[in-house]
Amino acid sequence: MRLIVVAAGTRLPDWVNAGFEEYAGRFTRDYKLELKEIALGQRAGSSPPAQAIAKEGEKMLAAIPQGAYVVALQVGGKNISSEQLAQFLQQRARDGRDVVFCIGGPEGLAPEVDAKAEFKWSLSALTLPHALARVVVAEALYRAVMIIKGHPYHRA
Ligand SMILES: C[S@@+](CC[C@H](N)C(=O)[O-])C[C@H]1O[C@@H](n2cnc3c(N)ncnc32)[C@H](O)[C@@H]1O
Repeated sequence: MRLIVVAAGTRLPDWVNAGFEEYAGRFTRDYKLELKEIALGQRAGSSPPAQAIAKEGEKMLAAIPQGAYVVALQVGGKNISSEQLAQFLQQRARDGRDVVFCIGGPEGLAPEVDAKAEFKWSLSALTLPHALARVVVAEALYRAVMIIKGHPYHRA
C-alpha cells in the first residue's frame, strides 16, 4: 500500500529532506512511503493569509488519489500509540486503501482538507514546525510498519 505524505512547503532545508529520505528509504516492498510537496501560497502583510491557505488546500485536495483514506495532521487531533498506528495501517491495507497524511503550512491546514479527513492525528500537544512534523510522521510510520513486520526496530 502507499503511504503518501502531502505536505505544505517546498525547498525545505537539507536536514528535513535527509531526515524524511532516511526513513522513506527503509520501507518495505508492501508499504511504500511517498512525499508530495505543495507550494506555499504567497503571504503578504501581517493579516491572516486566508487566500494562501485556501490555495494550499486546493492543491492538497488535488494531490489526494481517489479513494485514499485521508488523515489530517493536527495539534488538536487524537494521540495514538505506535501499536495503534500499526493496527490502523493494517486495517487500511485490509480495506485496500492507500493513506494520505496531510501536513499544513505555517498557519495550519485549509478547512476543506480538514473536512475531507477521516481521522485527525496529533503527534503531540506541542506545535511543531511543519518541516519537523514531516520527519516525525516518516519515523512514526516506519516504526508502525516495523511493528507489523515484528522487526526489532520497535522494542518498547
Ligand atoms: C506550524 S504547524 C501549524 C500551526 C497552526 N497554528 C495550527 O494549529 O494548525 C504546521 C503543521 O504541522 C503539523 N503539526 C504541527 N504540530 C503538530 C502536532 N503536534 N501534531 C500533528 N500535526 C502537527 C500540522 O499539520 C500543522 O498544520
